[in-house]
Amino acid sequence: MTDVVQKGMPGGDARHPRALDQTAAVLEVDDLVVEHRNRRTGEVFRAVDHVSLRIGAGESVAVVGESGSGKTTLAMAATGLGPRGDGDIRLLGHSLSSVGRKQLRKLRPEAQVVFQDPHGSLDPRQSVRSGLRELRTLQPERTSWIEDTDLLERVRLDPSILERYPHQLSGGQAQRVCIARALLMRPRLIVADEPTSGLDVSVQADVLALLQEIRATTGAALLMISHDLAVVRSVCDVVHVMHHGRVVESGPCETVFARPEHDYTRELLAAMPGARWRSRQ
Ligand SMILES: Nc1ncnc2c1ncn2[C@@H]1O[C@H](COP(=O)(O)OP(=O)(O)OP(=O)(O)O)[C@@H](O)[C@H]1O
Repeated sequence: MTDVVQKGMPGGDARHPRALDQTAAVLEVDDLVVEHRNRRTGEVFRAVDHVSLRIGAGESVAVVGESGSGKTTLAMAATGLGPRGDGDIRLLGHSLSSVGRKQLRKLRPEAQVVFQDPHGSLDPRQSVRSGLRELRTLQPERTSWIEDTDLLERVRLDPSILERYPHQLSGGQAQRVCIARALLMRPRLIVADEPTSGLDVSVQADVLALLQEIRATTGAALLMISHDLAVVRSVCDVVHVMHHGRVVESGPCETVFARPEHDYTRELLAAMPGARWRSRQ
């Protein structure tokens, strides 16, 4: 089995993220190790095992791998929402382990996460309008750039949605509300954790297109967590393939998918409906 494969990454070796290129880094993860302890048995499980990656301003980067490979643990650590583990995580150049609580509060809105289950992400007791109002109260300066109705227009939702509660929204509408809430914060990084896997196939492409459009119009970088290689290929420039907590192959999507070098990447690709891949190569 091949060891870690790093190919055609802009500027060189992805294990040394700062050497990659001259653009400003939005997120730098250096040699991250995150372990989970089973509360009942005390057993420790290493979910992220010495992972390094870098996301430049406006870049679109995917982390792919099968269920349990550590993608979500990595994303939560990188955004300061989950256990941080060992290693260094820098958001906009600030190390999450050394910033004070006040600075962390300022920094957190720069990375917004869109989760797989949009209904689970929204407070069932709040209408869309009151949910937005709460965000505005928490971050008055950040959020004053746009009115609610214009914000909804940006995610192609009708203003009448403002009066609805989460249970009155379809999955696609609820995910658009989640994206609107993220967009309101003017983040420099949007982390999308399987953002379409809970949605009807009919709306998946629209939500992906919306994320791409937001990236293009706001300049936010995108970190896409997915097990769906077709999604990753349609949205991202760079892919990191995760297996058992490790990144085993990295590179531009087109290169990695056309000429996978690691056995595990080849397995992932082989598990996809064949014609879909071969027809594009
Ligand atoms: N809080 C936790 N306590 C114990 N183990 C955990 C915890 N969270 C995750 N794990 C374990 O860590 C491993 C990685 O989980 P993670 O959710 O990061 O993987 P994933 O690749 O995102 O999977 P999925 O696609 O299913 O969400 C899994 O084996 C999981 O069971």
